[in-house]
Amino acid sequence: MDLNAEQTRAAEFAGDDVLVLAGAGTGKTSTIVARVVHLTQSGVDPRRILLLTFTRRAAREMRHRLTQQIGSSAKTVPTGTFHNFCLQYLRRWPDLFECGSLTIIDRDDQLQLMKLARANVVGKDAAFPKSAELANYYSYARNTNRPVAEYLAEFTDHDEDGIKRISAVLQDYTKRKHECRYFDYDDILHLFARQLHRSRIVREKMQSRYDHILVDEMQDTNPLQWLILDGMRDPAKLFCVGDDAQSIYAFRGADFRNVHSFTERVSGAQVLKLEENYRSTQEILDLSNWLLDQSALGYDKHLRAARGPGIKPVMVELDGDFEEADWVASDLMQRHEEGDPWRDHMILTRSAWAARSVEAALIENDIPYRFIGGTQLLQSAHVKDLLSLLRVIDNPADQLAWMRYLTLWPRIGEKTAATTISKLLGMPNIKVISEFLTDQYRTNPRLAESIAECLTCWDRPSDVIGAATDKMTPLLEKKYDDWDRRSKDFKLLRRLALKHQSVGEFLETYTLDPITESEASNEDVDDLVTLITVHSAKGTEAPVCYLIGVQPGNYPHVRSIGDDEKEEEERRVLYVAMTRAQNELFLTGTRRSHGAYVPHHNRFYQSGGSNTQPYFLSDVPPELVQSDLDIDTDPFDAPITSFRG
Ligand SMILES: Nc1ncnc2c1ncn2[C@@H]1O[C@H](COP(=O)(O)OP(=O)(O)OP(=O)(O)O)[C@@H](O)[C@H]1O
Repeated sequence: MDLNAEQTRAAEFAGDDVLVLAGAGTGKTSTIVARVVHLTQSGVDPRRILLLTFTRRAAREMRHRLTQQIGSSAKTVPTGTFHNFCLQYLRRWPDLFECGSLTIIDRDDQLQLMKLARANVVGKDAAFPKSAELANYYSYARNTNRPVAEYLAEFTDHDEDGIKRISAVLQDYTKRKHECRYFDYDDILHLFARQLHRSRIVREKMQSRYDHILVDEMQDTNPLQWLILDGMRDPAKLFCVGDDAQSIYAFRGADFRNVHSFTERVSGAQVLKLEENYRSTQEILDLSNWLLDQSALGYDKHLRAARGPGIKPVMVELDGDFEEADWVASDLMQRHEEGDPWRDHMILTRSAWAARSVEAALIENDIPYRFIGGTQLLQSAHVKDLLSLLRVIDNPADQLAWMRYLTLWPRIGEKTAATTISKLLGMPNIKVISEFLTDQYRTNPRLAESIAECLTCWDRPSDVIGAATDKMTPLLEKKYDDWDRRSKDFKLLRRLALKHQSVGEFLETYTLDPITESEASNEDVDDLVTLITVHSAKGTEAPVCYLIGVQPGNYPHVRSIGDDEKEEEERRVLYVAMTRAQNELFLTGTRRSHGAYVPHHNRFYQSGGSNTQPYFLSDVPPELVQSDLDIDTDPFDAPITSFRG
C-alpha cells in the first residue's frame, strides 16, 4: 500500500513533537506503522521506540503489520497499552515504584470491596450512593487527577456532609486494597505517574529509555495518561494520533478537547491532518458527515472517500428485538450462501445486554461468531470459583478470593470463613496456610488438598487449572444446574493458560484485557462473524456492518438525554459505529418498546406528542439513506397472494 502525501508527511515528520489529527478511516494505524518503519530505517534503535495503543488487540494488530514490513525486529519495538506498559515497570522495579508484589483486581472485585467499605462506614442507608456509583466517583477523580472531594463538590449534587461520608468510604476502600495487596486498574497508572513526577531517579530512568513515543487514539487519553506522557517526553519526541470526533471514553475522564490544546501543552509541537478516507464509500461517509454536521460543537470534519461512490446505507425497521435478530441472521445466511465469507460481516451493539437476541439468533442458526466486548469468560461465576483457588495461592492476602474459595465448601458460611481468613492472614506462606486448613477443616479434606495439588505443578499454569478442575468438579457440579455447558469453559481456560509462563501472568493478562468465551474458543478460527460493542470497535472495519438497536431511546441513550455533553458523546458513539463500514451499512432498529411510530421516509420516525424524544436520525435527509420498505417483518399477518394470480 502506498501512502498518500499527507500520510507520508506525517510518517516522515522530521521535527520534534507532532499531533496527527485525522478522521475515521484515514489511515491512522497505517501511518503509525509507517512512522515506526521510517524511524527504524533512519537508524533509530527499535527498542527505543515506544508504541502505546488503546487496546491489546490494537497492539497485536500493529505488531502484526510491523512484522510484515520490518520482520523480526518488530518484536523488539515495545508495544502495548498504557496499563501494560506501566505495569511492566512496576513489576521490574518494585522498589523504585514502592509497590512490592501486587494482585490486579477487576471491576467485580472492586465493587465487592467497595460494598464492604460502604457497609463499614455508613451501614444500611438506602439513600447513600451504591458501590458502583462510589467506584465511578473514585475512578473518575483519579483519572482526571483531582482530589475526590473537589470532584464531588464540582460535579455532583452532594452536600458537604455527603461528600465527607463518601470520602470516608473511599478511604476505607483504599485501606482494604492495601491490606489485600490489591491494585485496581487505575492504581497501575496512578502509581506510575506519581513516581514519575515525584522521583527524579524514576523520571531520569524513564526519560532516557525512549527516543520516540507514539500514541494511538490520543482523543481518548485522560489527564492521568497525559501526566505519564508529559513525564516521559523530552528529550523523547511525541507522535500522537487522534480524532476528536471519535472520543467515546468521557466516562473514564477523557476529554476530546485535549487534542485541541496539544500545541499549548507541548510548546513547538505541530499539527498535521489526514482527511482522505480509504475505508468507506462516499455514501457511508455522507451519512456520517451529516451526523457530525448536526452537532453544535462544530467538528469541522468532512471525510472524502478515496474509493468513490457505492451503496447508500439502509435503514431497516423491525417489530421487536427477535425480529431484528432474525433479520440480521437471515441476511447473513443469505450472503454466506451466495459466497461471502462470514468474516466480511460485523454486528455492532451498544452493550452485551442489547446483543442478547442477536447472539441467540447466531447460535440458533449455527453462524460462527466471536463476541468482542461481551460477557467475559473470567467473570462467569463457575470460572471465578475455580480461579479463587489459584488466586489464594498466588496471593495469600487476597481476602476476596479466600472468601469465595472457602464458602464454596459444605458447611462453611461467611462468618466461619471470615474467622478463618483473619487467622490465616498473619501466616508466612501458603504451605503453612495449607497445613492450617488441613487441620481446621478435617471434614472437608479436599479444601486443603486442592491447594497442595495445585502447588505440585505451580510452574505449569495449564496443569494447575487441570488439577484445580479435578479437585473442584464434584463441588461445582452440585452448585450449577447447567454443569455440562459450564465445564467446557475449564477446557478453554487450560488452552489459554498454555500460552503463559506463570499462573500470576495468566490471571493478570485476562484481568487486564478480558476475553469472551466465544473469542477464547475461536482463537484459531479465521472465518467468523464479529459481534462487537461499539466501544470495542474503534480501529476495526468490515465490508458489511449491521448497527443494531439504532432507534429512539438508544441514540442518544435515554440516560443521556438532557445532558448536552453526554448527548454529544452518544453522537460520537454512533459516528464511530457508522464509520466502521467499508461497503455496506445497515442501521436496524425496532419499533416495539418505544411507543407509537408512524411510517416515515426513514422508518424510525417517532410520532409527535408526549412520546417525542431526541433521536439523531429523526431528520436524516431521505436522499442519504435507503429505507428497506420491502422487508416482510410479520409474514403471518400479511394477506396471502394466490400463485394463480
Ligand atoms: N494510502 C492508502 N492507500 C490505500 N488504502 C489505505 C491507505 N491508507 C489506509 N488505507 C486503508 O484504509 C483503511 C483504514 O485505515 P486505518 O485502519 O489505518 O484507519 P484509521 O484512521 O486508523 O481508522 P479509524 O480511526 O476509523 O479506526 C484500512 O483498510 C487501510 O488499509
